[in-house]
Amino acid sequence: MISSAQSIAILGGGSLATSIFAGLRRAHATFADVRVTTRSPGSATGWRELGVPAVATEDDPSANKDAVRHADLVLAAVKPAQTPALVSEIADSLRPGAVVVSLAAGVRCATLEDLLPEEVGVIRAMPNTPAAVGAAMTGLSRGAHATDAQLEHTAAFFRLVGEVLVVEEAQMDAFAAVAGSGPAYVFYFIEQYTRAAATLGFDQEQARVLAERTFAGATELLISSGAEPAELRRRVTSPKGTTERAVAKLEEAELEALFTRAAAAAIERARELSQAV
Ligand SMILES: NC(=O)C1=CN([C@@H]2O[C@H](COP(=O)(O)OP(=O)(O)OC[C@H]3O[C@@H](n4cnc5c(N)ncnc54)[C@H](O)[C@@H]3O)[C@@H](O)[C@H]2O)C=CC1
Ligand SMILES: O=C(O)[C@@H]1CCC=N1
Repeated sequence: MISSAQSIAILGGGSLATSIFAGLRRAHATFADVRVTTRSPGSATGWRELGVPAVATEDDPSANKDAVRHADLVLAAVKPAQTPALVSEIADSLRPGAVVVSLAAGVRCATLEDLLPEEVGVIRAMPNTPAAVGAAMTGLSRGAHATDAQLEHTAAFFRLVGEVLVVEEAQMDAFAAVAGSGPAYVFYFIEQYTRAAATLGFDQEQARVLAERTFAGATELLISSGAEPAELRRRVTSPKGTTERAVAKLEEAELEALFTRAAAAAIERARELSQAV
C-alpha cells in the first residue's frame, strides 16, 4: 500500500497535477518526500508557496532527473507529445523499483517501456480533475514490466483522491473519453443550462445558482439514494405534467447518439496522439 514512507515525484505541475495535489492535501496524505517540476519559474513559485519543493526546468535543466532520484512513484504529468522526451530524460536517474506512471492521453505503455531500462515498470493512469475534492474516477492499466505490487501501490495512491478502476490498456482511450474528459462535458452542460435559465428572466447570478444547485442536488440524490437515474427521473415526471413535455423535447436531441459521437471523437484524438509520439 502507498505509505508515508514513500517518495513521490510529480513531473509537470500543471492543471491535472494541481488537482491531484489538492486532493492529496484534502486527504491529509503524507509522504516521505514530494517533489514537483514545472517548465516555467512562475509555476514553480506557485508550488513552493503551497509548501512543495518545486524546481523549474528553465531554471535548472536537471530538475526532472534530480526529482526522480529518490522517488518510488514518478508521475509524468506533461502533455502527451512531451511525455516520451521526459521519460527518456529521467531513464537513467530512476531508483531501482521505481514505477513510472504516465497520465498522458493516448501514449501507450510500450512506447515508454522502449525508452526505459527493462526493470522499470510503467503504468498508465487516467484520473480526472474532481481529484481536487477527493472525487476522481481514475483508470489504471499496467504495462508489460510493472509488477502486481506496483499496480497496487499506484491504485492505493489514486484511491487517496477518489475511485480507481483497473482496465486493459486497450480500454484506456475509451476510459479517457468517458471519465478523463467527462468533467468537461458536465461543466459544458451546466454552462448551457445556466445560459438557458438566464433567458427566462433570471439574472446571471440567479441563473447560476438555479443551474448549479439543481445539478448538485440531483447528483447528490442519485449517489445517496442508490436508485437508478431512470427511477429518480420518473419520480419527478408527473403524468401529463410539465416535466413530461420538457423531457420529450430533450429526447428529440438524441443525446445517447450525441454522447457516442463525442466519445468517438475523443478516442480518435487519442489515436492521433499515440501516433504522433
Ligand atoms: N487536465 C485533465 O483533466 C487531464 C489531463 N490528463 C493528462 O495529463 C497531462 C497533463 O495535462 P494538464 O495538466 O491538463 O496539462 P498542463 O499543460 O496544465 O500541465 C502540463 C505541465 O507540464 C509542464 N511541463 C512541460 N514540459 C515539462 C518538462 N519537460 N518538465 C517539467 N514540466 C514540464 C508545463 O509547464 C505544464 O505546467 C496530459 O498528458 C494530459 O493528457 C489526463 C487526464 C485528465
Ligand atoms: O483533454 C485532454 O487531452 C486530457 C485527457 C483527458 C482530459 N484531459
